[in-house]
Amino acid sequence: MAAANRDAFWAPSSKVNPDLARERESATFDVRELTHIIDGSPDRTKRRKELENLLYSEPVFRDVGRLSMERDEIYEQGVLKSIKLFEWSRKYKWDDDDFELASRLANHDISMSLQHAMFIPAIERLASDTQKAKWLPRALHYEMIGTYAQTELGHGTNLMELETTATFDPERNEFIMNSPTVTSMKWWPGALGKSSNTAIVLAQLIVKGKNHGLHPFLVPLRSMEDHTPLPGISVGDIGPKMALNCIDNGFLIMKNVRIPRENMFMKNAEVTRDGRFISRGVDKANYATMVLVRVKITRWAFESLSDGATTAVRYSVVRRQSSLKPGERELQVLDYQSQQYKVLPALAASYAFLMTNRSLHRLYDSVHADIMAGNTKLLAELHCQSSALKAYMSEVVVQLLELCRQACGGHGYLASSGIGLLCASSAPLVTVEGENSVLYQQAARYLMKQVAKAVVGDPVASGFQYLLTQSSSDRPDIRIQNLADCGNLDTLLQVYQRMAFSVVTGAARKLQMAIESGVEQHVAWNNNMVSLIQAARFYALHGIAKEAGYFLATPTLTPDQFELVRAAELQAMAKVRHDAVPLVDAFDLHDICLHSALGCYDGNVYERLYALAQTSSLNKTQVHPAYYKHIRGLVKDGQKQLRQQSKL
Ligand SMILES: CCCCC/C=C\C/C=C\C/C=C\C=C\C(=O)SCCNC(=O)CCNC(=O)[C@H](O)C(C)(C)COP(=O)(O)OP(=O)(O)OC[C@H]1O[C@@H](n2cnc3c(N)ncnc32)[C@H](O)[C@@H]1OP(=O)(O)O
Ligand SMILES: Cc1cc2nc3c(=O)[nH]c(=O)nc-3n(C[C@H](O)[C@H](O)[C@H](O)COP(=O)(O)OP(=O)(O)OC[C@H]3O[C@@H](n4cnc5c(N)ncnc54)[C@H](O)[C@@H]3O)c2cc1C
Repeated sequence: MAAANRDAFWAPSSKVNPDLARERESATFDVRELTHIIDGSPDRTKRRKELENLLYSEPVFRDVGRLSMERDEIYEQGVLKSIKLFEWSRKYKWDDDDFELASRLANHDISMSLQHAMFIPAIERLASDTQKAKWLPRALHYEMIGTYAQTELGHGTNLMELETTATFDPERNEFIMNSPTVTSMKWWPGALGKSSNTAIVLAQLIVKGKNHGLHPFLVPLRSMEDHTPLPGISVGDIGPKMALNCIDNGFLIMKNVRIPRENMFMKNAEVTRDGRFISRGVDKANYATMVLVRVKITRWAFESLSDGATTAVRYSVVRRQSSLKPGERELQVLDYQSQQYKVLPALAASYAFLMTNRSLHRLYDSVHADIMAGNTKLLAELHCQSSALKAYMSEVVVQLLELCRQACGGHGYLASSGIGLLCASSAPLVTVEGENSVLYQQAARYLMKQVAKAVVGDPVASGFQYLLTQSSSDRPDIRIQNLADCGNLDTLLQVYQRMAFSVVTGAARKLQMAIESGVEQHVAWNNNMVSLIQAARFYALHGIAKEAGYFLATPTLTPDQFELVRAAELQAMAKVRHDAVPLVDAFDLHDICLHSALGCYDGNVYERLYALAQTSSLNKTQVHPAYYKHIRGLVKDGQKQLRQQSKL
């Protein structure tokens, strides 16, 4: 599509779909006020608009042509977007919030996303003051383009078994980096394949033949002159993925690559000139970057889900299909209760996840400040909360986005709906930064320790007081006698706390019984893994309805109470349905950011679907070359055979 058409494509139309317009006229609240709450403040809304104007004045950020690009073009466009953001960040001295907001407005569709998502944060968290003084300016001025290379072809979850080695050579005061086996090559790190010239490599530290465990090292990968791989370095792209193809996730093989001793990150440990290993702080402090990204992922979960909810809700009020009564006008599909059940949980969860991310980020900021000051007291609780919430929110996002896609019928399967790409881009959130089942277990491990404390009356962590307040009575005793009770948030909180108490203590009991029966701890853990993972998982009415078993199989709700909750859930959906459009409008997503013919603000869905169809590369010619190469012969043969048959 020519640049001019591209500009026309996203320009908001004065003609708004009448159904959509009517929904907006009947809003029961001030949409702009809610937008300010979602942005954080009126000033943050203003700031977002400024950044939207800045980004969307650049053709590369309006990329309608994206739908039919080859991978190399997609990668190069992602590089160009990265460079634009980096240049603006340096020129306008953006802080982390501005950079993160700009990345979001670019749909994180930037090849070198790891520079600010992990590389710079890792230097800030894992480097000594001397190293920060040396490396941070080079990273912030983008001389060093970096990645975080931890995962290997053979290991992602089990960090203890990573095979890359860093062997100290006291003769030359250097570390020798090696990938000793095929499974030890670094595999997956973002921007590693073609973009990065430097990597933070996690490797087993070997000093005088002794393995001191996993430590981070700064490893130059490519020449700062001509970007060719340095001696001993073999690096490249691991191939196309389901989505996120602007990112050159790569492989790295190191053969006797020598780096100065000073390139070992030394905030938490060091090797002295004479080869002594010194450990400082908690040994898990080197995992700090992963905790940060898990918190970021809860923000990405909100962003993806609010995108999906906006597209599905707007399309569901524009789309009319079938009638409840013959002869009546076709219904807006959002008036079908089944459609509400598909789409409104994504809307509700979007708001819940926004608030949850904010709360988790506050905890992170507070604990991170403590850790930087040497106080690691709340690190374990932060690890538990960030693991459980990253796992739960990414899992729910993937499920609800798929439901949003299904709710858009056939058009939801078109790339121009934007929702398929959203599903595919969000899919890895259940894997990256710690696969969900593994992170749930990390949370369960911490939960079991809290139960052990509660049982003997010792104080438990602030987020787990319900382990002390809930009784272990085996009969439901929560007051839910009518629909109004189901709308009482304190009552719902009590329902969840009672269920959580039962499931968590139940898992602990099963684990304890298994161990007391003589089964070894790790076998007992594996045999009870599903219960332990469930103990680490749970949002209001819909959450209860969806997880009925846990609320009915524990002394939480009676069947009658559960039916009340179900009725209250459907009543709540009908209520939310009235304001569904204003509630998604409040996310205030620019059409370019939403990138969807189905979710565009003016609701001119059909015109936009048709306009985008014109950009299909197959439509460059009326008759595709494949006709002349293959189809014509087939037709001519068919005609010849028919003529011959008619003569018989
Ligand atoms: C649509 C929007 C999309 C936009 C997105 C754009 C791109 C998205 C794509 C990618 C995202 C970007 C980058 C991705 C990067 C990565 O994926 S980096 C690699 C991430 N890898 C992992 O997370 C590895 C997971 N594995 C682990 O963390 C550990 O191996 C595991 C925790 C599973 C086990 O730890 P380990 O030490 O081996 O054993 P233990 O379980 O015994 O733990 C020992 C104790 O240490 C405590 N602990 C573990 N981890 C932490 C931590 N991070 N912080 C604090 N404490 C930790 C653990 O609780 C144990 O303590 P106790 O002994 O119980 O007291
Ligand atoms: C888009 C994307 C970007 C990435 N970016 C980076 C990056 O920048 N840097 C980086 O270092 N890595 C990166 N990764 C790698 C990512 O961190 C790993 O994929 C992740 O840690 C999981 O490890 P794995 O793929 O080796 O799966 P494995 O650890 O082999 O696990 C495979 C499966 O086995 C099961 N499983 C494994 N262990 C357990 C257990 N203890 N209990 C129960 N079940 C278990 C789970 O079902 C899991 O899905 C990226 C991955 C993706 C997809």
